[in-house]
Amino acid sequence: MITPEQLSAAPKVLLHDHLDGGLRPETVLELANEIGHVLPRSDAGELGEWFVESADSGSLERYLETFDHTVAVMQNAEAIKRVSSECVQDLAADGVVYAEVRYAPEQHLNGGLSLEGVVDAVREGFEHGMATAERPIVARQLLTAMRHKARSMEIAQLAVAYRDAGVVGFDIAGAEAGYPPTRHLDAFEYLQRENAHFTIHAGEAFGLPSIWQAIQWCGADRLGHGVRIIDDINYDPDTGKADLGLLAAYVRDRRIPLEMCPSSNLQTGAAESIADHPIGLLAKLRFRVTVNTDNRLMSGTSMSRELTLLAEAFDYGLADFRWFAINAMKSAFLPFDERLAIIDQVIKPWYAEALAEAK
Ligand SMILES: O=c1[nH]cnc2c1ncn2[C@H]1C[C@H](O)[C@@H](CO)O1
Ligand SMILES: [Zn+2]
Repeated sequence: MITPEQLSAAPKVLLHDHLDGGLRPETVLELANEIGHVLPRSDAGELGEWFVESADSGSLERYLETFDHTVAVMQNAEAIKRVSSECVQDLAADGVVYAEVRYAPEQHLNGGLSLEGVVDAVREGFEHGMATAERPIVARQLLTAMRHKARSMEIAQLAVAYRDAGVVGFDIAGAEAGYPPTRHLDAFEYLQRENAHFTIHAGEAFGLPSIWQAIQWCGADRLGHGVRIIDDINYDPDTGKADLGLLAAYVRDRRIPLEMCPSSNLQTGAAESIADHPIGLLAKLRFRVTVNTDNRLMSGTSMSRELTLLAEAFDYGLADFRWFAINAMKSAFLPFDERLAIIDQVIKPWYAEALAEAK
């Protein structure tokens, strides 16, 4: 069994992490005090617990209500820079070597910032975080549009405008039921014409139709969660035989990356337990599975913790963690040569040494 120290040292790749879902509880408290925002708890430890307990609701809609507080304290450039810098430092301290962190610029305009002002503040924060982190890390932005709102085209244009300035892609998030991805088809078609990359939260709180739309109508490069693809697979544990429906086969054949977030899925009711989480079967069937945190504050988690939970449930070891890290790096929206450099110069050498030592 891999030790916690080894797991923390192992190079990890994170593709699905929300900036407004990963604040330190102390930072939420301090920023709230500065602007007079009232929080449900006044002690950092208790506030951290409050976020996890409140997000533990069994419904995506109620889970999302906890973001009211984090978004409220991220309405000026200084606060956004601080949160962004701390995010990168925390990920690096956990051994993450490459991260794509997402947030919705349209949710940070209440203090008078423009959309560009928000992206610039995150960029400055990320650059500060990368320069001061205790271990080397590359961090990039994904710009999210909220699926129940109507600003996706504007946010897609923003992502394209900032493509050489730290933004590597686009996403839609928010409540899934009732807000299909095709509502934002114009934004996705625009991004395709611009040769830009995007992922879509799909197959989390809603099933196969959402995944099908995200891929076959919208052209998503990756799926945020995508856990419900399991509904298109007939698996017999006695014989080990799996029958894949046409959509599941397409996702696997085309190597469409699944950004899986185990703890988050337990909280929103998308999975019953880690042992029952579809990631076990999907990894066994060699889908392009990646492991992610989603919201570190709301799930009280980290990349190391997610991997530890999976190791306990599925008996994963170093070779599996290597596979997850390489899968994720191959699926990143970073240019190919930069992805390859991290795989060849950071991930493979570390695992080669660790696996040799483990023999
Ligand atoms: O897991 C999620 N599913 C759908 N939407 C989510 C999830 N986690 C966070 N969000 C929303 C809430 C945030 O305010 C927004 C942008 O990061 O994205
Ligand atoms: Zn998410």
